[in-house]
This record gives sequence, structure tokens and C-alpha cells, in this order.
Amino acid sequence: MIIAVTGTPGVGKTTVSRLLAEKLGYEYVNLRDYAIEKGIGEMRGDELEVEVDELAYNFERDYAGKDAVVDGHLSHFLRADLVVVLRAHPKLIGERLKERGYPGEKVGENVEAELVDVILVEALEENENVIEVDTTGKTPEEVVEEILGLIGEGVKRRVGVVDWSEVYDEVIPYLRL
Ligand SMILES: Nc1ncnc2c1ncn2[C@@H]1O[C@H](COP(=O)(O)OP(=O)(O)OP(=O)(O)O)[C@@H](O)[C@H]1O
Repeated sequence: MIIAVTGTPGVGKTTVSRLLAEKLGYEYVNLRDYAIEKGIGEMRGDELEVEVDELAYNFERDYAGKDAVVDGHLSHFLRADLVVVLRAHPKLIGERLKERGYPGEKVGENVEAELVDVILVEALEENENVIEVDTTGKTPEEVVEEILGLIGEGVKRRVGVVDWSEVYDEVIPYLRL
């Protein structure tokens, strides 16, 4: 089974994906590293720009029928059996990205993307089987247990677990208004 773990930068994809892969005994795949290794995409500054169709085509060829957890904010564009969309309070995204030294504009861009559900909407356009998990106030272990619980129960779709419009006032300082 292919499990795609997606979400806004800083939401915790890598941390959760590694742990989830370990618990399931699946291969862990970092999609950015995979693209670089396969020579897909071009570096623009420190950002990798990839052709999503080419990425999906190559991934399908290499991983069809295998068991893997794929970590990346484009992973929902791959053919996956399940897409896990991680969510976090946009303020947390802002703080984590600021800590990483991202420029203000990039912090704002990503906080805004989390606020208005950009990745969730994309994932729902691409795949029927989408599970949304709110990581706010949870440890990575708790998040992984929640995902494993849902998989164990056979849940294939669970969305609408967060509504960041309720916390809009707290998020304003991070936005590019
Ligand atoms: N419940 C949680 N789940 C995942 N990460 C968490 C959680 N709580 C705190 N964190 C922390 O948040 C940070 C998330 O970083 P991580 O690199 O995993 O995010 P990412 O979504 O993969 O980012 P990027 O897309 O930029 O690579 C880590 O420092 C992690 O320890």
C-alpha cells in the first residue's frame, strides 16, 4: 500500500512519515530526495521545481505494488491508496518556519496556505481516500497512533476536522496583508 503524507511545510510530514513507516514496516520515501535522485525537476535557488506529471509517472513505475510511506507536499499528486493530510494551527506553522529562518514572505505564504486549506483541497481533487489529521497539541507518536487507528478501522475518508477561520485573529500577525 502507498500512503502519501502531505501538508503545508512545517506541519510535521517528515517526522510523522518516518515514524509511521517504521511502525508499519514500510519503506520511507522522501519525495524531494526521490525527485533529485531521478533527475526530475530543476533547482531554482534552493527550491526544487518539478513537473508533477513526470514525478507521478516515475513514482508509479518504481513503486506500484510496493509498501511505502511517501513524504512530501506534492505526494497527494501521486497514485496512492491513502492520502494523509496533516494539519496544524497556522500559528504553529508560522513559528516553526520562522525558527527555520524562512523569510517573512515565505512564512506568510505558508501560514496563509494552511489557513485556507490549500493542500486539503488539492488532495480532495486528486484522491477519494483522504484522511485529515489535526496535529495541534499532539506529539508525533500520538498523531501516528491516530493514523494507525484509522487505517486499522478501515477508514478511507475523514475530512473537515479543522476550521482555522475560528483562529483567524491569532494568525493575522503572520499574514502578508
Ligand atoms: N504532532 C507533531 N507531529 C509532527 N511534528 C511535530 C509535532 N509536534 C511538533 N512537531 C515538530 O514540528 C517540526 C516539523 O518538522 P518536519 O520537518 O517534520 O515538517 P515537514 O512538514 O516535513 O516540513 P517540510 O515540508 O518543510 O519538509 C519538527 O521539529 C517536529 O518535531
